[in-house]
Amino acid sequence: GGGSSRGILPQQALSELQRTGYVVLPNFLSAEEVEDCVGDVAQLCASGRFSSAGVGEAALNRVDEGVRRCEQCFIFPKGRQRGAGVGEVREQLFSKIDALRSALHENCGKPLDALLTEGLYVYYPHGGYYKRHLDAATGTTSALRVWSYLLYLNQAWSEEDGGWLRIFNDGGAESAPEGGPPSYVDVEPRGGTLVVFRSDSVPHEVLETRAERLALVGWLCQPLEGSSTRRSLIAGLSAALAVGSAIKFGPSLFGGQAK
Ligand SMILES: O=C(O)CCC(=O)C(=O)O
Ligand SMILES: [Fe+2]
Repeated sequence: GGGSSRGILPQQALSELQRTGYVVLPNFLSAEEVEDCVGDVAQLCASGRFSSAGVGEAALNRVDEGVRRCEQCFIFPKGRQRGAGVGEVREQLFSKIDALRSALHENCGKPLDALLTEGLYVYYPHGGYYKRHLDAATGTTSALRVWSYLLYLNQAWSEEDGGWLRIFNDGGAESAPEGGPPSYVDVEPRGGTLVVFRSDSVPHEVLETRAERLALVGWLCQPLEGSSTRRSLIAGLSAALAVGSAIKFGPSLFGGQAK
């Protein structure tokens, strides 16, 4: 292996990721690279490519103000925003994310499928937040997510702005374990900071922000082939087909009174 992935993550970061399930890397992007991304975001926004973000399955796109308040613009699959924003900047991002994927693929066990990489720009207005959650939910396509990555794009950030990413290490999942002491680390969403964590086991939250807050959020996914998700999706699909055929052919079972 090696190639483009060489040096994208220091060895120490890879070991930390293996040991704790998450890692924080300040200055993963230079100030100039952050500025370029902000320019891409501004243009995508001006072209009307941002929309209100929901929670849960993308297809449902439920906007639940009790859980999350932000706007989003998907940049994967790669051609998705072709013709809008600053193409070269996004190409640079794609190659960095691809190198990150290769490094994790080679060093951290699970194979990752380049075609299933997800990523979106998310914009939180003043007062935005995202309550505690896990990124991978069993029985849904999100279960394919192995690693979550966050890349912050806020050029100036200070203590008063809030908006921390809170990473819980309390042993809980979607909710905190009862009775245990709180245990977490807070990460400032400073421009250029990269955060990577296990999608299925690292609960996290975005604390209310008192400034506009910008990030690239995404997931590196395992191949569908052979995963338990593939089996559950196929099971769900055949159940849906069975219901569909019962509706279509059902009347004939009761004497052929087709409507
Ligand atoms: O904006 C962030 O820092 C985290 C966003 C997040 O957790 C998500 O979109 O799943
Ligand atoms: Fe998340």
